[in-house]
Amino acid sequence: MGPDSSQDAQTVSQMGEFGLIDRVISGREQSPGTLIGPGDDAAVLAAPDGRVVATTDVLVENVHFRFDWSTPHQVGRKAVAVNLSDIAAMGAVPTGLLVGLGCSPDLPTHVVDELSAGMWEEAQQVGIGLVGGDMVSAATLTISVTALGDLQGRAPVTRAGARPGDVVAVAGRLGWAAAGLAVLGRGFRSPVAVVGAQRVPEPPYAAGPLAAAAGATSMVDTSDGLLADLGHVADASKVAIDIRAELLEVPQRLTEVASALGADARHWVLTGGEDQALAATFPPDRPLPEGWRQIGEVAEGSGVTLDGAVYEGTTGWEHWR
Ligand SMILES: Nc1ncnc2c1ncn2[C@@H]1O[C@H](COP(=O)(O)OP(=O)(O)OP(=O)(O)O)[C@@H](O)[C@H]1O
Ligand SMILES: Cc1ncc(C[n+]2csc(CCOP(=O)(O)O)c2C)c(N)n1
Ligand SMILES: [Mg+2]
Ligand SMILES: [Mg+2]
Ligand SMILES: [Mg+2]
Repeated sequence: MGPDSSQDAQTVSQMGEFGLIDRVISGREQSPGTLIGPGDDAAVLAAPDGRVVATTDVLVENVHFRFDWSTPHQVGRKAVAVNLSDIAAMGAVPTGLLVGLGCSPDLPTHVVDELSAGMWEEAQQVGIGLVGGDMVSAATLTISVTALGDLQGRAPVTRAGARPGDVVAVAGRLGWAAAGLAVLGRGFRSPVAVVGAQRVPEPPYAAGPLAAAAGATSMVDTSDGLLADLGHVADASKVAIDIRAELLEVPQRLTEVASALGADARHWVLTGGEDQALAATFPPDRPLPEGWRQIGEVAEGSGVTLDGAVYEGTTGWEHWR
């Protein structure tokens, strides 16, 4: 199902590529540190640190979002949020965004306006803007966002630095977006707390640089699911990660939604993606930075376990599975 076309009959093909580009770039403030752009062949950004952090995530209609579940504005916010969370997961702060948009010729231009407004709104949560992008014709609405970031003089926090004895901790919500997905998938539109989490994540942006400054040894954002994403840390670091069930909070709200749907709230917390919580490892015996809570420990070995046991079932989202 396409987005609502009732409020604006004008389509992207009627407006044309360059009209559409003018419309999304004009009247916007430049991202701080922008020397040129958008509007030239490429943007030029100052790189205060001398290094640039860069990441891309693509969102496709009916794979990552549906317009009968979310408004274009919410989709725009989410497309930016999932990219900003990868910048945070390196311990960096974002500096600019590039957005590739593929849309069908009959897409109403107001949908592009609202997507763009959502992207700008989320970007402005972290004080940046869009520095460029591209517009193409495509059979399926596709949004490709590239985020750039700055390490502010710190070392990047990779997936590969966890050491046996480290504490495993998380910042941000877990399981809420998965609960929202289950609710929407069954045709409901409430409770809004979980549906809202599926529509627009609230990544703990500041927690990434804070963790880096506090000496985090590894970090990842949980886009696919906590267990799946910690699996990448365990693999890259060549360690074992054990989650302690007693440390893992299962919010009452999720338990209520799960019982109404005949689902398992803890499964959402452990394996539901799209909340973009950050998971990191820290050296033991020192306080965790603000916003972080311990959920487990790093040990010698491999893989991710829950109270020492391998988790039965899928550990997170995987495309084509
Ligand atoms: N087509 C590709 N070419 C080169 N590198 C890629 C390609 N696709 C993914 N990667 C790289 O592989 C790594 C893992 O990608 P992945 O998309 O799983 O990470 P992520 O963006 O953190 O997770 P998610 O997509 O679930 O948000 C990243 O470093 C990513 O840049
Ligand atoms: C319509 C619709 N169907 C299913 C889902 C669930 N979903 C899609 S992608 C993804 C993981 C992250 O993706 P990626 O690895 O591409 O970043 C999840 C949990 C959704 N959001 N919307
Ligand atoms: Mg990705
Ligand atoms: Mg990502
Ligand atoms: Mg990531």
